[in-house]
Amino acid sequence: MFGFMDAFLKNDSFSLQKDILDHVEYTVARSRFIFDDFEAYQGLSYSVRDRLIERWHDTHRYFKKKDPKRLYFLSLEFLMGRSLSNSVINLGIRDQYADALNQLGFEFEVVAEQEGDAALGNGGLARLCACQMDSLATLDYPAWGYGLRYQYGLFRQIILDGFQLEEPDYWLNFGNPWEIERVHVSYPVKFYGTVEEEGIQGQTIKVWIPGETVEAVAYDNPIPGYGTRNAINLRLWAAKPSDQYDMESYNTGDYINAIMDRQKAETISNVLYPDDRSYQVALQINDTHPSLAIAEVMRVLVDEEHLDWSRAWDITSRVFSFTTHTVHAEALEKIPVDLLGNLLPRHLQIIYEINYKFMEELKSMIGQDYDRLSRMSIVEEGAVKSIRMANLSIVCCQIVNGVSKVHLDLLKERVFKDFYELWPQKFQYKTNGVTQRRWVVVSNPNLSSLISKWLGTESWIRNVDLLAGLRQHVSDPDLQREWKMVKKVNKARLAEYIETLSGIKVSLDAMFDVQIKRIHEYKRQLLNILGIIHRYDCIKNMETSDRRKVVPRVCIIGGKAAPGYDIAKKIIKLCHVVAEKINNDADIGDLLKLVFIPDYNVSVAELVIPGSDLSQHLSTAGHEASGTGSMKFLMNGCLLLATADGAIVEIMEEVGADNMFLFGAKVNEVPALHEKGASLKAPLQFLRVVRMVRDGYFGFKDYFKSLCDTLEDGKDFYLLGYDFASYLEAQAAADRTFVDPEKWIHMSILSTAGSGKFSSDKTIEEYAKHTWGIEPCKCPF
Ligand SMILES: CCc1ccc([C@H](C)CC(=O)N[C@@H]2O[C@H](CO)[C@@H](O)[C@H](O)[C@H]2O)cc1
Repeated sequence: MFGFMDAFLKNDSFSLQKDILDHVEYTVARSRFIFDDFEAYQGLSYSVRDRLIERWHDTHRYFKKKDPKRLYFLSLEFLMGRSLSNSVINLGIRDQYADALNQLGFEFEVVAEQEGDAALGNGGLARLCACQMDSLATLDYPAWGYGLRYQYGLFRQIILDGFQLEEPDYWLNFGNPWEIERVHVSYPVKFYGTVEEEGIQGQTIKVWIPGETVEAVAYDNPIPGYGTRNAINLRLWAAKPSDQYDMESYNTGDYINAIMDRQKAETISNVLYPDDRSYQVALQINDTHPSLAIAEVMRVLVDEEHLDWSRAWDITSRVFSFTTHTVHAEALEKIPVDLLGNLLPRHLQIIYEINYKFMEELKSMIGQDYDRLSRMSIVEEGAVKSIRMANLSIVCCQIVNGVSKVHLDLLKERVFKDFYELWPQKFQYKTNGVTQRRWVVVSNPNLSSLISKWLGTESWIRNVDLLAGLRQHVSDPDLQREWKMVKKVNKARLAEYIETLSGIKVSLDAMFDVQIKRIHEYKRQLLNILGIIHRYDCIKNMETSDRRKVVPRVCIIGGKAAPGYDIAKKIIKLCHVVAEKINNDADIGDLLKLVFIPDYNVSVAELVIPGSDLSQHLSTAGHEASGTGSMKFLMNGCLLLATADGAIVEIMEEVGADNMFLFGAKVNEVPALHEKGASLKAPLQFLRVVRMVRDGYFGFKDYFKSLCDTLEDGKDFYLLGYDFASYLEAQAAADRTFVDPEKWIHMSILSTAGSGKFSSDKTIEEYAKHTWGIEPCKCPF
């Protein structure tokens, strides 16, 4: 059966050449005899798309046949990045395509550079679910990703005179070969209006008369697994103006028909609970952002399926589970009831009903403890009456998980303490992971083939535990030499990128020290910059003779600041003025360089991470729920300088603290340090570098005042002063180790060897087993 299907699309170089040229001619509509790199990219992408569609069809035909329990993963953000290289590698035909392109006079890498990032997300949370989709596909799980097809991606970061400016990301301007518009898969989505009570067949039902309707149209993005025929679906919804609902019919109460029209909507519920069989779907909400889905499922079951409330609630509270990605209570979403009541009046009613029943149940369990009752209420009274989406998610979902062991402890002890004490069985942790396909095989092919060579197999790409096999070769001089060479080649590529970007020539013998992530006070890019100022100041005050002992550094910082986040923007500016001073100081030369990489995104990460020697993860302990950047660096043999926060604590267990550079206050020490407040005295070195900034040593004296004020004793909430001394010690330890290449390479190889646990394959297997109860459903070849 499937053998026959395969026959259609051949993957030999000649067939690929023909397919590419056919698409250039017929899809891109450019002459097959003359086309440029971008048109080659389009032709190539459409030919890859054909192969994705074939696998997509076969997979979904097989899922239909086998009818396994399915996962619907709801997220408002998917940071997919580029698709071309990842797709041809997961399809196992990269070399054939590279050869086909060569035959046509094109370079695969050059053509692949034509693709823009699909940046439909902010940071960690968004990229995590992209990695998880890759693992769900590769591990053959019957899963769908659901999200929104935003018109614009995350803003482009333009740096002007060291200041961050934002520009729209017109990611769709040049078309998107990786999506399939499903014009026939569309649903009217209702907003505003009123809720009427109607008696029908002796039942009073609520009828929502919307004020406005938008048509949601599906765009399907095939997600190919690696080394399997399975290709799953990421369905992104776009909003289109709709004339579906002629208010006329509503006003005349002709809603029966309207409901009938809505038949399509019922299919959603049809898959939810096929009569008495166990629940056939699991719904995962990625943080609180999609949590309105809880009220929507209740609305469909009660208002459209006419189930009684308790039956509907029984279903809803069994199919949903919730992952939280933050430790900051202030980041927990709250929606003002005025806004929700106006926009989605029926959903607000349902949430009130859920809360009423929950409060009744809670009173029966904890009695009249009004403080606790009001803390746990889904409805927050007060100045702005609002709905606590995290409380709604916890009350409804059968499982609530943090994204690292430390994160769960913080949820239990602080963020969701009341709920944990009520429902301890609901709370779990699922340590994050990243996909080794994109973060090693795609972005670091040299290291990928070196690992396969020394493990004697490529199957680590699907079975990441095999990476541990590198440990037995760690002292082999050949491996060490080849490992060093791979890093050198990647550093050269990064150095070239830096020179193209900034005109700065950096020495490959220097330690490439990298901190790339969203700019945020708790991630302490400022500590990194103050450490660099200290290093600069020390070199300046050194005897020339002593300068020979300085370990040369190229410090690389990258990341976007939320447009309205002023302090974060000042940190970006400070980085630029410090770089200006250092990079143009003849006394310093190659001993120290500071480079800010603009417009940091997935593709930039794929270039920077393989070329990094050291990566920094400086969050104040107890503030980073997990962190996933650290895992990507670890897999690429880059050493970590970090606080024992989030997933770093588990990385220490896997790789060994002596293969990392750790510093700073521990998670359980921070609350007491906060108590101490102003009595906490910062060390002199710290006061000195802050003074330099405050006094205008780098200029912009007034502009940086508020930034310096955040570091004053008693106001230094993120403990930069308290951690500064141990931070400098960790940096000095890194210097000492870097001048001992044997030791460094040893730690680098052991980092990769111990990174298997942090593959998103592991994370997904845990969720599948303990949260979703789904089994692999592998489409036969
Ligand atoms: C409503 C605004 C908003 C948007 C996104 C978020 C995300 C939850 C922030 C985020 O990306 N959190 C990060 O999630 C990663 C994946 O689990 C973790 O590794 C990071 O520690 C966490 O900061 C919070 C608030």
